[in-house]
Amino acid sequence: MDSDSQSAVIVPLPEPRLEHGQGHFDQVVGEGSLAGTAGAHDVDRVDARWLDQLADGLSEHAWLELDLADRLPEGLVPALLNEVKILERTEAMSRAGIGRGADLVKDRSVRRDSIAWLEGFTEPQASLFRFLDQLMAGLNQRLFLGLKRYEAHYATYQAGDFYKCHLDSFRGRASRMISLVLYLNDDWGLEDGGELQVFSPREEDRAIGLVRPEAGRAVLFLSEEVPHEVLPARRTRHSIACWFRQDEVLLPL
Ligand SMILES: O=C(O)CCC(=O)C(=O)O
Ligand SMILES: [Fe+2]
Repeated sequence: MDSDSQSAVIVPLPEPRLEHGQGHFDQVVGEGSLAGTAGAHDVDRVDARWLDQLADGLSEHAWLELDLADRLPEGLVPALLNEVKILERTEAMSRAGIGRGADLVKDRSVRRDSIAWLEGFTEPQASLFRFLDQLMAGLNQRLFLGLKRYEAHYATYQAGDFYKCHLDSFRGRASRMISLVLYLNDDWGLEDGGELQVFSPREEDRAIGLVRPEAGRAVLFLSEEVPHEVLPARRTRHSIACWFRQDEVLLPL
């Protein structure tokens, strides 16, 4: 089964989420490695001023690089990293494709990562979803995009893997509107490659940014406007890619 065509789970679905503030990440991270404060502080970290800055950045530049380390609950990034490593070890990730459903194409000359969709069943995922809910509501209030839901997948790029220059959505489809990529990698050096190269929305061959996929860093951009490319990684690279969508039923990308 192609997991990305069959189980591209669209959220939010309230049922699988764990109760707010109930969770502890140590179920996946290992005892003692975290204070287990997930949930309790989620709300305070996404404040109105920060959301204003995001909305202004998107309106003015169509993309921005973010440091989410202080915005996400403490310990969440390592917990998500741990989870994707487990998924990898248990062979729960599948080769990513381009497109969806019957149009899904797995072209290794374009894209080489492996992915697993998040469903919100584990505490780290539920916690991330709470953050994404707040972000979506905040962006809707400011940008009037009518975002209705989001989808998110883990992605693992092995050494040598890349994703050639692309847009995440095609204009007029009203599907993916805003992309968010959160990086999970500790100690990512210049020698490790794997940067996200961002290109100008107006001049596609002009690079305007290079984002190192370091844990807690993120990039937020307009899915229909900003061409981007993952340069070849030289060691295993983990991330979560997320798309805020306008459609209520699944449309093609
Ligand atoms: O991992 C990244 O930096 C970007 C991934 C990406 O462009 C995508 O999955 O569409
Ligand atoms: Fe992309």
